[in-house]
Parts: sequence; structure tokens; C-alpha cells
Amino acid sequence: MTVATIFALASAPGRGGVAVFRLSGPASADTLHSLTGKRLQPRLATRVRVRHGGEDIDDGLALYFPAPHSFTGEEVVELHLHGGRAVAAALSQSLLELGLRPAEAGEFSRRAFLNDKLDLTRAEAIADLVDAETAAQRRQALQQLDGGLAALVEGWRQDLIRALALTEAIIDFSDEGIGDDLADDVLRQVRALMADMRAKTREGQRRERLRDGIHIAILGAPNAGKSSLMNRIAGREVAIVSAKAGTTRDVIETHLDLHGWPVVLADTAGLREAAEDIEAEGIARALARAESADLKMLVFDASLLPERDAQTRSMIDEASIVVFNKADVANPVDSDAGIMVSARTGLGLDALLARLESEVANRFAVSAEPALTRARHRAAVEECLAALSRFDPAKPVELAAEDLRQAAQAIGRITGRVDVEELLDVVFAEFCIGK
Ligand SMILES: Nc1nc2c(ncn2[C@@H]2O[C@H](COP(=O)(O)OP(=O)(O)OP(=O)(O)O)[C@@H](O)[C@H]2O)c(=O)[nH]1
Ligand SMILES: [K+]
Ligand SMILES: [Mg+2]
Repeated sequence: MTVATIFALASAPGRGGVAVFRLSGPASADTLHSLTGKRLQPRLATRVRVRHGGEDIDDGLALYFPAPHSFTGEEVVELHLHGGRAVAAALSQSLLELGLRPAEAGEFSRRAFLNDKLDLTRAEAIADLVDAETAAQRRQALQQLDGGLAALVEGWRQDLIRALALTEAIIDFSDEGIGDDLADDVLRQVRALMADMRAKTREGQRRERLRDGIHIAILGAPNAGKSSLMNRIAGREVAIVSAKAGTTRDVIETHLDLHGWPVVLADTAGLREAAEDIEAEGIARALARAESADLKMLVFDASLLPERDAQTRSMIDEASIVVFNKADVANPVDSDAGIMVSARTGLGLDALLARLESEVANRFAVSAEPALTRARHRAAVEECLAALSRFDPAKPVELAAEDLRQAAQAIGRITGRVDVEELLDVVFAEFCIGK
């Protein structure tokens, strides 16, 4: 089967200073030759005139990466042209006429994986790095790209393969009377491995949040000023504000970069005994959001008597911060009890943001330890743990060995060491074209 040579605009589409086209596959170098009349030195940027069908397309730079020393492991050519729509259109048309095919989303990374240039965790890290919107997301993705997660997972898999070898040896040694000692050894090792995996799964849930955004929910009685505060923090009119109690019904989200932390801030319906159905549904959604949030911002109207708001007070816990709003019209409240702010004037907003940031930093600081960062990783570890919890060296050896084999299979799926094909579509589906 011949491999298609593919191409894509690797830089963002539209107008720009430079547009980078990437070609990968066996015909890359010949295609470059037909477009420029040149055969290039490897990895050396060369000025080229790009022409096709008697027409000049552009003047730019070209780079040639011979296989296997390229991103995809195939022959790769990069063309750096002027970032204009007409240039991109003309080059794409020429490449099509020369028999190249437009790349599918993630196809370059997929080829890199198939050519052993990347494991799946590194491929995912590239996607994360391109999608990273905050410093914390960038750091986490880079850590994964450096291979921390791949090494952790591969270590687990090696341990499982060792345990499997020992289990199979139990048969051989059963006559010599050391079979029982071996069985104890294996069981101890498997239990230690399970404890490590469980710890990493817990840590992984924090890391997934870092990829997807840390959820902060704004909660409080109607008219406490939740929506006003949300708008003030977001710096724009995200939610409707009015003097009418019960204005907000749906959960309204906005994404923030809180000094490098990705945050999904959610405004919610005011909490009270609801008057009617729609508001009651809004309150149910608010309570559900309170339940799932990483952090709750409990807003009280400081111009009233906050201690009367029993429902919001009952939500005060480890994962909440208390905010007294309407400081512009209220007497100062004891500062230990919460943060005084005014959504109307912006008073106290800096203190509130600083507090949010420190709470988030305390909970989500990324350690140097590699971690699971996606639901896909967690699902594989959970499947592995399920197989390991069935494992018992007292079972017939073939059955015990099968549990370990399944466990190793499940864990291998994280880097793509087994059962590869079915996984690829899942992993590469979320890539954009040109990666
Ligand atoms: N003086 C003063 N009024 C405020 C402040 N924040 C909000 N308000 C007013 O309080 C009223 C309610 O504000 P909202 O932001 O709609 O309150 P909410 O908590 O979202 O209300 P619901 O969505 O109904 O639960 C509006 O009239 C706001 O203008 C503040 O800091 N100072
Ligand atoms: K309101
Ligand atoms: Mg509101």
C-alpha cells in the first residue's frame, strides 16, 4: 500500500505575516522540486520561488526534513510563504494538482505516532499545548510532552509484566516448595502498584480540571449581587442584572484567566424557597453546580443582615469563600468573616481576586510529578485496577495470569502500546488540521 503524501496549512488560516505549509509523505521532496526547481539540503532554510503551471505563486522559504528525521518520521517539507489568502489558495490548488491530498485533522501527529516518533500521551500533549490558554495549562502540557506521563505509565506496565512472569513461574517452582513465597511476593507487588495507581488517579482528577478549567460557582440569596459581581470580575456584561429578585435562572458561565489559572466562573440563580417552576429549576441547577464546583464564592448582601441568610450560610465549608457585597452602602463587616466588596464601585475587587487566586493555587499547584491529565487516562487506570482487584495468585495460574495480562493491556492503552487501531480515532479526532 502506498502512503499518500499529505499537506496542510500548519499556521492559523487567514491573513498573517507568514503562512507555514507542511507536506509529509514519500512525494514531498519531488513536489518541492516541481514547485521550485530545487532539491534542498536537509534542514537548511532556503529561499525559493514557488511556481506552478507557468504561474508565479509566491517567494518564500523552504525546509526539507528527510525521513526518518522529521516530525512524522516521513519525508517532510515546510514552505514558509506570505500569509495571504490568495497565496494559500493558489498553493493548495497546485498541491492538489500535483496529486497531494489535504491532511485530515491530527493526521501529521497520527503518522508520527505510527512511525514511533510519539506515544499517545505526547501526541495529546501537543494538542494540549496548542489549546493551552493559560500559563498553568501550558506548563502541564509541556511536562507531559517531555514524557513524564509516558514514563510513569510504562513503569507500571513493566511492573505488571514482571508480576506476570513471576506468576507463570509459580507453576514451575511449585514442586520445589517456593511457589507460596513467590505468590506472596507477587500479591504484595500488585497491592503496592494498586495503591500507587489509586493515588495517581486522585491527583489526575485535579489535573483534568487544570486542562478543562477550574470551576468556581457564585452562590447566594436573590439580589445579593451575584450577577453584578460576575460582570465586574469578567469585565463585561455577561449576565443580566436587575433589582428584581430571581433574575438569573440558568447557570451562566464565563472563562477567565486568573493570573495564569484557567477558571470557569459560574453565576447561578439566587437561593430561596422558589415562587414558581422555572425559578425552582434554576435553583436546583445552582445547587447542583455548588455540589460539583471546585470552589464556592458565597455572596451575602452586606446592607442587609447576612446572618439572616441561613441557606447560603449553611454552604460555608472548606471549599468556600465568603464575600460581603454592597460595601458601598453597608457598614464594614468584620474582615475575618469574609471579604468586603462592592460590585457597583469595584471596591475590594483586587482583594477578592487575590484570595481566589491563592485558593486556586493551593488546590491546583502542579507538582513536578507526572500525572494523568485526561478522562481517557483515568478510564484506562480504572480498568487496570478492576483487573488487578480480580487477581489472586491462589487462583489457577492461567486465570491469575489472565488478570495481569488484562491489567497490562489496559495500562498500555494510555501510551498506545497495545490495541492501537481502535484508539487512534479517539485520540486524534480532537486535533486540528495541520498538526
Ligand atoms: N449599592 C449596590 N448595589 C448593588 C451592588 N451589587 C449589586 N447591586 C444591585 O443589587 C441588585 C441585584 O443585583 P444582581 O446582580 O442582579 O443580583 P443577583 O444576586 O444576581 O440576583 P438574582 O439573579 O436575582 O439572584 C441590582 O439592583 C444591582 O444593581 C453593590 O455592590 N452595591
Ligand atoms: K436580581
Ligand atoms: Mg443574578
